[in-house]
Amino acid sequence: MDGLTVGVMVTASHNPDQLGEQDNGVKIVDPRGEMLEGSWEAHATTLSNAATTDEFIEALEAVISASKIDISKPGRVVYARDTRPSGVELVAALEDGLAALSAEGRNAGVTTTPILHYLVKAINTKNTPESYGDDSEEGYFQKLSDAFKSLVTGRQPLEPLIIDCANGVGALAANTLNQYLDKSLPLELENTAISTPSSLNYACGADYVKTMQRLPPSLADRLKPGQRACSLDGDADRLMYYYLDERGIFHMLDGDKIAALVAAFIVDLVKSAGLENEVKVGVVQTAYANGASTKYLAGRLPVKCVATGVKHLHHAAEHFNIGVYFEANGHGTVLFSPSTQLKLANHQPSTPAQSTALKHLINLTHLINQTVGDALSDMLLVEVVLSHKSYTGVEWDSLYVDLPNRLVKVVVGDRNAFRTENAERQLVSPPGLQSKIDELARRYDGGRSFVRPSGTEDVVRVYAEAVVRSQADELAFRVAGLVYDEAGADPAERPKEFL
Ligand SMILES: CC(=O)N[C@H]1[C@@H](OP(=O)(O)O)O[C@H](CO)[C@@H](O)[C@@H]1O
Ligand SMILES: [Mg+2]
Repeated sequence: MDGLTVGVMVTASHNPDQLGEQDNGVKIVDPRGEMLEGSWEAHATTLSNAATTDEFIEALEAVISASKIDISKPGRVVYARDTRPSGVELVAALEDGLAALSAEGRNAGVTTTPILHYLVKAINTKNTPESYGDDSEEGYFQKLSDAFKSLVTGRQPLEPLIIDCANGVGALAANTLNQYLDKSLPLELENTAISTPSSLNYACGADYVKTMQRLPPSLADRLKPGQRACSLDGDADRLMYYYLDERGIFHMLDGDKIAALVAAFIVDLVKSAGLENEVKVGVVQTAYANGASTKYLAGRLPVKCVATGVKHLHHAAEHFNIGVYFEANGHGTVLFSPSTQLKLANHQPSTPAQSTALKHLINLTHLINQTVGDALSDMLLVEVVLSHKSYTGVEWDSLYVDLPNRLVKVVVGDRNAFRTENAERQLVSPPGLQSKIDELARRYDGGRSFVRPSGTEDVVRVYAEAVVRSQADELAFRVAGLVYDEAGADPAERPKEFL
């Protein structure tokens, strides 16, 4: 793929509390505008572990020869950073690296991860029949807002939406988007303090909401009962919706609820367009998807379960004509296969109703950022569906009732001793542990539990759900106890809450 541009995004998205915004990292975008192909992760690990310049050059040469890269051709890289202060220095280091390799760099400034993905795809499809849009931030906002306006034309005006911007880069993008939307969806931005040290993701943002299952305290005085709000994460690629009911009780509308809302809407549109025999819609989830969401979806369309991590979901979604994928934590998007996009463009509708549905589907392909999960694009998608269905948060929430669930971390001696199969839903090692978990889960009404090693932290995660809250908690802590007794770091340190 000579001459194509790749992307580098300097961000650590959501960070563990103890590291705060000092934590920083990098996401690499492939020439299609999508996540880095998994086989390249090994190269990234070797390069970042090189201790000296000589080791680094040696590792780089190994990558060049293994991947047969012709370094006489200039590399092209578009890069951006989020609002973390350390991003400035990291971008300077990146620029030094590009200069050392005589690569061509384009600085996209301070922007969201999904906008950078959009830019890579737009640059690489420029002046081709597959053009993804103008290769600028303006091109992105224009594309999304035009599609949104077409999709809500003639509908009831939407009530203002509160957005918790996590004090991150999403605040800048949401502010620009608000101008492009031009009152078609009034946005009220909160947690926009991007220059206040240590405020990023602090007591706000999508990760806070999902993990704490609670309203960001800063919204307590802002959100009126029945009003809907959403939270972005630190680089605006994750989205959580929520509302307070009449009694002021918090209700979370997470990635599973978004998948249910969106998938059902797309299935209806495909049917209304007269395409149900030709265009198959499917959903991809992980084992963390709430069991009630899987039941709701599986009654309507094919549902596939894959291993945790968006790369797995994205690739599985590519196997459907239209693939909807979301992690429960709010990261996801919808993919329309190239042949489906062609079919939509060439389909001759036989009735005015078919023609309208077809137009909506085509507009959805423009509204949805298909390169990667995009909180702002997903937010517009949710708003379109709510508008078409005349749903408030309450009606959306009542599509199905979440099963109470609990996630517990267990610190073990060696998390690599835990190996799984069946999309991480069953342990094959340590031997015998899975049957003990199954036996426990059977004792609870609606009980389901699984254990897997984290891919991002040095822990093993335990998930449990059951029909009753107290039972979900009990099952989780019992399984955590089993795991600890099998492989815990130190018996003296066994957490008291483990049963
Ligand atoms: C239970 C959970 O939320 N797991 C998260 C977490 O992965 P772990 O492998 O569980 O550490 O971080 C991933 C990257 O952000 C995210 O994709 C995933 O959903
Ligand atoms: Mg993120």
